[in-house]
Amino acid sequence: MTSPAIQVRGLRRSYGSGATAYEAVRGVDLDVPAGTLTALLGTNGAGKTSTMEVVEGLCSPSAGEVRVLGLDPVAARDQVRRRTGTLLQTSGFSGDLTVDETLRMWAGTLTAPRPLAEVVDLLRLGHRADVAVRALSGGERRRLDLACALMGRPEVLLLDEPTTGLDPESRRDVWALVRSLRDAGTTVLLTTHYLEEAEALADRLEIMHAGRIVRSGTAAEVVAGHPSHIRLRTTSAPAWLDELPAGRGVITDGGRTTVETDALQETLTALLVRAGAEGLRLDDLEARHASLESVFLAIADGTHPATTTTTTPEPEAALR
Ligand SMILES: Nc1ncnc2c1ncn2[C@@H]1O[C@H](COP(=O)(O)OP(=O)(O)OP(=O)(O)O)[C@@H](O)[C@H]1O
Repeated sequence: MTSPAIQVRGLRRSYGSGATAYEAVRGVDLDVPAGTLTALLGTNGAGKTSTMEVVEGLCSPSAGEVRVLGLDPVAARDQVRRRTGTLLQTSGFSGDLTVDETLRMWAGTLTAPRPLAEVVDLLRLGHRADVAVRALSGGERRRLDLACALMGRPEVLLLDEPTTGLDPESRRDVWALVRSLRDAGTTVLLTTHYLEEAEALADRLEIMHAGRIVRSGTAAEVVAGHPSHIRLRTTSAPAWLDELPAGRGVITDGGRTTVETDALQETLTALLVRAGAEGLRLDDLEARHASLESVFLAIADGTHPATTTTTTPEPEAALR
């Protein structure tokens, strides 16, 4: 079996030292197999960028190990950089240069850049070629950043929030582009705040919370086992709600009652029949299957079981 293109073991990263030290990454293990796309999701401040920066080779971990294409991205930075395309959360291109000048300058730093016309076409930047970077819209600037990340035909693409600031049409264009690169064999690790982006693109999701990966797997695996919800407004929740088939529990909060269930249709059917028999009015009835969004929200508000584990997992076997 070939090694994953990206491997992270027991990664820790702290900022500051002494009493004010803050550990932003607290023991992350991550494998991205070659030719697949992994999306790193998480709440604000979860540690996604802090993790990405170590994988990008921009800084060393406080503890743990990272390998990109089998190499240490800090110690072997020159070799790794040649084979990797990186999109930072914010780019540092000069606002005075035009799009064309920026792309030419960037191409000059690469050993085998794609033809400029190809990159301009891929990111639909042709009509802005002579415009200064400072005059670009946020979305156009993001497309320029992406153009540079792709220019060296990288084997590994590291994209920190690639579609932030893009309108829906541009976002879908970028999705199609990233998908085609992955289909052609590029390994992609990206961070995103858009759950639909992660679902649309990723072979595998890694959800971070408070410096740890708390859920991993395909979108279906991440959602599996999470309860569906039936919500209703009642002045007082009847006791029989607790006895509905496949029900997991009833939560009452400020006049809203939520029934958690493992089998939405069965529970909902039984609830409607019983409510009819009891003459109970069901105002604002709402039924929702478990979704990536409901899992994510449960992680964000700390009610997901994975977020209540406070122990730090032992790192898996160290990398060879
Ligand atoms: N240079 C720094 N010095 C001190 N703390 C930092 C520094 N950079 C990040 N942090 C802290 O580390 C934590 C993780 O930040 P990080 O940017 O990695 O999170 P993130 O998951 O990428 O967040 P977001 O989704 O908001 O971009 C945050 O609490 C942040 O305030």
